[in-house]
Parts: sequence; C-alpha cells; structure tokens
Amino acid sequence: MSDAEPAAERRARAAALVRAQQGADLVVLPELWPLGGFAYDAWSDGAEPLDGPTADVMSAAAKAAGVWLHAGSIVERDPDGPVYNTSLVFSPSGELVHTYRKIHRFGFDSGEAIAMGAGQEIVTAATDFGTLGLATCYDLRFPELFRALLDAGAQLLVIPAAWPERRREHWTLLARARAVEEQAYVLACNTAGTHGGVEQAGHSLVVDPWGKVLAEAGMGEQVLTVEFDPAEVARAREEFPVLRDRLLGIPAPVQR
Ligand SMILES: NC(=O)CCC(=O)C(=O)O
Repeated sequence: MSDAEPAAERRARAAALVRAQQGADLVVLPELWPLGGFAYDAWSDGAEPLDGPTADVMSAAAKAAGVWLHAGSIVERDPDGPVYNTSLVFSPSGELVHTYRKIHRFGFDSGEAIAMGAGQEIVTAATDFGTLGLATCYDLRFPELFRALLDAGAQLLVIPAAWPERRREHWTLLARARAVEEQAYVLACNTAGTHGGVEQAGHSLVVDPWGKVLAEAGMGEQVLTVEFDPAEVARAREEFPVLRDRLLGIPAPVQR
C-alpha cells in the first residue's frame, strides 16, 4: 500500500481480497492498514468507531467469504476516551465477536505512545479450529504477554503488524521465538509499501509450534495461503513437554 491511496479505496480493495478467500478457515490482515501505521497525522481525523466504515466492509466480507476474519487493526475512536489501536475479529456470519486494544504502544515518547491509549485486557478468541491469542506488532517484543495468552488457552497467536523494513530481522526472529516459547502457531501479518513515509518490511510469516517457518511472504503486498494442522499444537506440547517445567513463581534473588 502507498500513503497516496485514500482510505475508502483501500477498504474496498482489502474487502475484495477477503471475499476472494472463500474456502479458507481464517483470513488475517495487518495492523492499522486503513490509515497507515506510521501515518500519525491521519489518525485523529480518520479514527472510527467499532461500527464504522472498516467494520462495516469487513463484516460483509467475512460473511460473503464465510471465513473467520482477523481484520487487522483500526484507529478506534472511543467517545469517552482516547483513540486506541484496536484489532477486530469477525465470525463467518460477519459478527464482530472480539476486539483487542493494543497493550504496548510503540514510539517511546512520540507517535502511538503519546497519541493512543493503552489496552488493558488480554484477549483470546475461541474458533472451530482452536483458540486465537491476540497481540499487535510491538507487543511481539514482550514475552510476558504471550505467556499470559498461553495461560488463557491460546494455540494460534495472531499478530498483525506495521513493522518497518529497518528492523525486519527482529520481526522474523521474534515471531519464531514466540512460536517456540509458547509451542503455538504464530500467524504474523505485516504491512508492505510505505506508511507515513516509513518503508514497511512485508515478510508476513506463519510459524509452527516447533519454530519452523511454514510460509513467508516477500517484501511486496501479497496473499499468503498456508495449510496446517492445528492439532500439531497439542502434539508438540505432548512430545516435548517443556511447558510443564515452568517455574510458576520465580524465586526472589538471594542477597550475598
Ligand atoms: N507499529 C509498531 O508497533 C512498530 C513496532 C516496531 O517498529 C518495533 O518494535 O521495532
């Protein structure tokens, strides 16, 4: 995507791509794709409610395709608070069944970190093919969030992102790390093109619970189609039961 593409056109184009995925179980879009992850200037005017234009077209697209749809995230306008970076999950009947407000805001003392509110809730979503654990982009750097998602039953970690090209190695490395660490599938969907002039890395990837990359996109915009068996999560956890050895309550440091 390019900064020059108006949000309405981008929504229509993304909806057509979703509709074309009939037969899939789950479709995932990236973070903040309607306005752009680094397009800070567009956020205030372009923020929308949970029943706004993105939710409308995505609900219809999920229903038309008959798929579970993680529609990436929007800049959510909360009438009673700040804006949030909010992910939307639709059922195959087009119902908005889950939302997740990004917990860790990127930018340190600028950008998202000052323009948006922080989410406060861990969110999982039960589907016919397993429990999704929701996280967004910069969240990927915080393993404690993924441990909390694991404890909440997550088997497939779905991570939309707007991750820049200059840190692409971190993106692929951390996606694999989270898969190995939680013995879960990681479905990491990144933007391509430019957001607010920042070149995006693309390279969406799907990683299995052993850390094997099942598929990885290139840097440009593309639809990545991957077939895998969700039951592999239970098999991996049984065959290599590392999670049983967790120390639930790390001992306090000893003063010497
Ligand atoms: N949109 C983001 O959260 C960007 C995160 C990022 O660039 C990084 O963690 O590096």
